[in-house]
Amino acid sequence: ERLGGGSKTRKAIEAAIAAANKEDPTFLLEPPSGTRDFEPADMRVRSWLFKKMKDAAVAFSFKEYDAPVLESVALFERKAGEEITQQMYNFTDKDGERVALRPEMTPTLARLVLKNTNLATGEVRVPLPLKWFSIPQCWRFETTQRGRKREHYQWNMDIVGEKSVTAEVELLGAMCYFFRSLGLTEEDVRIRVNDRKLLDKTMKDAGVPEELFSRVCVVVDKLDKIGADGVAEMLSELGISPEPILQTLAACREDDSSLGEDVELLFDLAEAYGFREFLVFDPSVVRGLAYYTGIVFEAFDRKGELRAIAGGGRYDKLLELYGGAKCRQIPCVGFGFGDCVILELLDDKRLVPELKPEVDFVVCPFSRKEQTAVAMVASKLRESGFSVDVALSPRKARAAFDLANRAGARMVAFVAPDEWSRGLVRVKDMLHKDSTTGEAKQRDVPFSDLPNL
Ligand SMILES: OCc1cccc(Br)n1
Repeated sequence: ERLGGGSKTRKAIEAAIAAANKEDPTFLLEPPSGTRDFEPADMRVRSWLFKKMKDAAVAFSFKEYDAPVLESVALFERKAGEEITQQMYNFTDKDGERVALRPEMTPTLARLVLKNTNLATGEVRVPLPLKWFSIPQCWRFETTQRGRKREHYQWNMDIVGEKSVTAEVELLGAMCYFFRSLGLTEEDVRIRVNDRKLLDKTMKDAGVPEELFSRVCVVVDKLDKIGADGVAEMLSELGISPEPILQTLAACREDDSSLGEDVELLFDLAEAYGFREFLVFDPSVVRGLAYYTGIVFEAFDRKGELRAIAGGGRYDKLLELYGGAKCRQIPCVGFGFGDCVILELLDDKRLVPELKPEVDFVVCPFSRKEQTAVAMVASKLRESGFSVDVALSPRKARAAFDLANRAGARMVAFVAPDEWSRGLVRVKDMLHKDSTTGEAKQRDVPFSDLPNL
């Protein structure tokens, strides 16, 4: 009663209490449906992937930012019927505030920029353009029968304050730099590029009211899932004649001349940057977020077996939407890149490296009497910048070697009574064998020389 919650919550709590009372060992071992635990082996893969993302961001001079996972629901409420806003993980907190676990990061970025903007004049108080990145955990309340996740970590890269396609080129360049850093080439992944302004023109010519443009794009983004008939039906429900729009989507232009000047310039700059081979023009790409206003793009696996790897585009009107008419001159472009699909692709291509635990030293006492000495040795080594795993109980050689192997240690430092009485520590090299004996190389090192190992 105290915790509230629906019948499912109540049943889960009753089951948990019953299990706890029965001392049943199966007490809620798994995390909530659609979420993941990251034990150290999983965390090594995640940290490896995030480091590649951060290295790409830093190579393109993007600065890292973050914000609370909890945001006001109002920040995400839009009227275009997007899936992402219909699946919000939201609740009313004990202050009666309507809050949500963020489903995306872009509105938070907009909020941070507007915090630094004079809303009366639209003047941003920090130098533009901003090149910011973050790797936030984002949430959605998906129905579990779809077996899809409810959380993922989404690398966000955004440029605020540049209206030309040089901004899109930097973002796509960073994404391709990231792909290459993982060992992926244009044989593995491609990025479909389009310009929503091409579709906007079709809609305008077809007499579609401008206030419906975003809704049309959200519908058109479902083309792969519901097919042309499904899109036609949904457009008709909006009172829009589907033909002109479906024709624009189907038009596959061969020559570059009809791509529109922004896409043409983008492709030219990408050529100069050396990543043109990753790009392909696709007039059917619109992306499912209502706030895109210009170039949009999505990365996909060339075999076409996976969901979109990443997606993004220009959203020149979002800051005006939140900050008022004076903020109409703050152009933005960015992308979101989830951690799940890329890991599926890397796994399929055997490109996830074997990541074992690593430590410089295991320091091991011969007996309880040497524990004080072990503490001194460990501190000496750590002060010198080494990572040290202290054996918490005495071990003989074989057991100490096993511990060192499990810990991924480069070296083992034994503290034994005879050697220690002469100020010496026996150090064995775990990675290099003695060429004559085949045994681990070992030497007795004076305590004072430890920092020079
Ligand atoms: O890509 C849409 C999305 C948003 C939040 C969480 C997850 Br999983 N997926």
